[in-house]
Amino acid sequence: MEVLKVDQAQKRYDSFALRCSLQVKAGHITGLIGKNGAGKTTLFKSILGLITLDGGTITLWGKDIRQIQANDRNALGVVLFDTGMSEYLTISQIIPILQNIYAVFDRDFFIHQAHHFQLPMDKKIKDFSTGMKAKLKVLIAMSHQAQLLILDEPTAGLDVMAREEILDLLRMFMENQEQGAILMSSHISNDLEHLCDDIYLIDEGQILLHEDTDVLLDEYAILKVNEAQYQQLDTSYLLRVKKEVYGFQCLTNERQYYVENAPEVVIEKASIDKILVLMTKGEKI
Ligand SMILES: Nc1ncnc2c1ncn2[C@@H]1O[C@H](COP(=O)(O)OP(=O)(O)OP(=O)(O)O)[C@@H](O)[C@H]1O
Repeated sequence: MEVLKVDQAQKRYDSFALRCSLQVKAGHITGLIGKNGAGKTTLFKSILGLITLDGGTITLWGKDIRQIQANDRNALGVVLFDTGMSEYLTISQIIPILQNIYAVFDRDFFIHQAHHFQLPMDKKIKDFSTGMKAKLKVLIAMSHQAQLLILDEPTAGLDVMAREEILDLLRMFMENQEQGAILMSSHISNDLEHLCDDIYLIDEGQILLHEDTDVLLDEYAILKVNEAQYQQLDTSYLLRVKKEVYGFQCLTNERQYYVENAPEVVIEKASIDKILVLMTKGEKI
């Protein structure tokens, strides 16, 4: 079942245009990856109704977001740039506020996890480290039995340990919510690779690619060929080609075809970062 459907969403700023479609299914973690300014936050804000679209539709649980009621919003857990709370408050002080905002705020879970993550209860949030703030944001998003988490860069600025802890929290969310789903963006493709079921690549406001993560990691590959090899190569299954000093880097989504048919060519596994670089910098054949 589709939890979220973005259909031809359009938003235009002076020098930027978002035009994209995307879907998130129940039980899935969907990743959105793109370089700075690609349009990730604009897309997230559109989904949350924080900016008005110029065209297209966005539905949550089959309902147009323009018709979404307050109780539907309870089913959303959101991480954007800030906690949404005054940073002059402490965790102890925000608990009653969260209980007021959310119909089903799970106070015990929240306090238990705050202790687990060693978040200070009586220190002002403004004095938290980046990692503490990031954990608090994710914890708030997860503490009111949301069915869909929308997380813009939940691991930005975190060290490896803190990142792993956040990813573990997200895995726990998915285990506990059978119909739950997550849409998250990240600069760190490693995080997405290990967590997401499927990944969208976005560039200049457009979706360049959408694949299951397993397919990206197993079936995509990079062929490194010199000029002469390139002339002989069957280019039918190449998605992008990029000129290099030695010849060409070619991105394919049919690794096995080239393993079998071009045994003389160097074929490397494609990391998600490399796929992104080639999809954005390479040329279509
Ligand atoms: N309110 C606005 N007015 C004008 N331009 C805007 C506005 N908000 C965003 N933009 C532009 O839209 C483009 C996409 O920005 P967006 O924040 O969505 O990118 P992003 O992928 O989230 O980037 P980052 O990874 O750096 O956060 C940028 O060129 C940005 O300058």
